Amino acid sequence: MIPCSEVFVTPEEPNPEQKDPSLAQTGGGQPRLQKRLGRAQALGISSEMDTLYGRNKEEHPEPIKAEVQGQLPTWLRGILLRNGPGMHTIGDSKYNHWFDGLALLHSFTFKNGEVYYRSKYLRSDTYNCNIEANRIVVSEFGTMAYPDPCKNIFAKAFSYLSHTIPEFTDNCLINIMKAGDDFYATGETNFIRKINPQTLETLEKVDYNKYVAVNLATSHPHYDSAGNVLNMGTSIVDKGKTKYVLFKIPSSVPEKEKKKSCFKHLEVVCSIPSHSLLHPSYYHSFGLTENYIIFIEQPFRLDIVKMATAYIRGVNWASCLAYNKDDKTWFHFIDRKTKKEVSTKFYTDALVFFHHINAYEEDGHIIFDLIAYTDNSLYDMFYLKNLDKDFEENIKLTSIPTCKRFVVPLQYDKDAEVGSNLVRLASTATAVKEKDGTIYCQHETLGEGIELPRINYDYNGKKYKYVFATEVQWSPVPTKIAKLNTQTKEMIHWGQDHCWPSEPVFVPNPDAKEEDDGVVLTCVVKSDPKEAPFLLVLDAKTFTELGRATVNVEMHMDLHGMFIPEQVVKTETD
Ligand SMILES: CC1=C(/C=C/C(C)=C/C=C/C(C)=C/C=O)C(C)(C)CCC1
Ligand SMILES: [Fe+2]
Repeated sequence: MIPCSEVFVTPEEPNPEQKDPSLAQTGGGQPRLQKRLGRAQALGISSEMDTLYGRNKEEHPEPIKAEVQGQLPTWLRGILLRNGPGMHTIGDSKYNHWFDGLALLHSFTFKNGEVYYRSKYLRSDTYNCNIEANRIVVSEFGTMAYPDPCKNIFAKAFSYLSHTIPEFTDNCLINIMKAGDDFYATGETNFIRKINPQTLETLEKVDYNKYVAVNLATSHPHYDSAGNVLNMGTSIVDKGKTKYVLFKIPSSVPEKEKKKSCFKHLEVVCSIPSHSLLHPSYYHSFGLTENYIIFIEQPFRLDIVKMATAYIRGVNWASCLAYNKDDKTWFHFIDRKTKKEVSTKFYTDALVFFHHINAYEEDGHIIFDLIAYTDNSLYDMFYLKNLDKDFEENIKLTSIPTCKRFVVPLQYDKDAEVGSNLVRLASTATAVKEKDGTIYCQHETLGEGIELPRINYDYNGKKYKYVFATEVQWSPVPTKIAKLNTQTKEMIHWGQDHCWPSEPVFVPNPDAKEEDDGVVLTCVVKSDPKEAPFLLVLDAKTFTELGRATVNVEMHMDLHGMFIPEQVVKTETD
């Protein structure tokens, strides 16, 4: 992390006011921080132009009892913990992109039919430095903060260059991860932040890079049946190589080493060399079946030279990502037992994707489902300047999120003719043998207009039927949530006027017999901020409402989260 005193902020499109040295601030203890935070929030909240996306949200660290309507299942006990950007304006400076906002954690605690809400900003080093300086001083995805020119910009720029990849933010705003008995806020850099899931307090910062040579890591880890974390990260130009590294964080450590963190026992499972040293693929998630790890190398890539020179060129990280629609998308399958990659080369046409849904094996094939796009317009759409008051009418996706199923034959007749389809399952997805021995795969479409997919995680890596997701049509507004049956392609929905639901989280009934025996939880914010948001509980089978818990606060639109059952974490509300 860059020391607070060494950087000052400039947004992507410099605002002359921000160059005013009189705005520079120094020092300040906790009360001062609070005062500044209040000011920043007030600034954000009073801004008329800001939509639900860009407005700063207040934190509510003390539990607030929600007003429950309907009947929540008595077995629903635990904490729904979620993460997402909550503050986009600090002092007079404003982030450019929605994904830049300071991480605001929030939780719904379910206990004896009652629901309590809390929210708290992640006290990352990024948050503390920004609030201390009363301006954005740490670079994020869409906003670059420069080293202070008065403090020897060239020495700093040189050190960025000599390290190839500069220090990244620890504003972990995307997801929540469980490792061992602990919970972490996650982003996509090498930093994660331990948090207290009950109080939402911020605890230690963990640098993955101390335990495994990665500069980036996904915010969507997987968990195996023993509760170990499996995650992937990118190691950039390390010892002359760029590779994708798969690693495992054990769920427990030997008794005599109990004081040590589970990260000290992190193991590298295997690594996959990048097709290109200076252009590794960007990825947001990866897939898992019972025997294989699935990594998709998409032609949406990071440009390392651009990243290494971003500070001196004054551009943001987002501008160091590029999509090449004429390139191939390569599929990699790693055998979880032998840790070796399947040698056959499988590929499909260029695509951009963020979320794997699920994957499984059937009759010698690997089947995997993704939400994919035909371009990278999704990231561009979330620039806050695009999300002004008329964005619902004006901003249209140029590519609709499509649920694509690929069926990849791992075992096939090696004497099959060139040009023949090797898929032996009932699917319109194909895998055609090419002259050079590579196999060209084409997908089957399962559905359209859905993002932020979730499944019953007990079915992760197994044959499954149901996807729960938010529905988006042609604008970046989640209007409904949906349940897609991957076998029949039927979809059922929940939606109400002016309601913007979040990623739906499936919670299984403890006595579940079927995949969809349980509930779906979604945070619903209202497009009219004067109307109170609520946590909605739906019967996962029928999508009928069981109940809702309304909280009279201005809730932020979030990204991802997890439900922690009461057996795992005590549901203290006092
Ligand atoms: C800061 C930072 C990055 C941030 C990426 C983010 C914040 C991505 C968010 C993605 C989401 C929310 C996708 C949802 O589907 C990069 C590009 C890895 C490059 C290095 C520095
Ligand atoms: Fe995600």
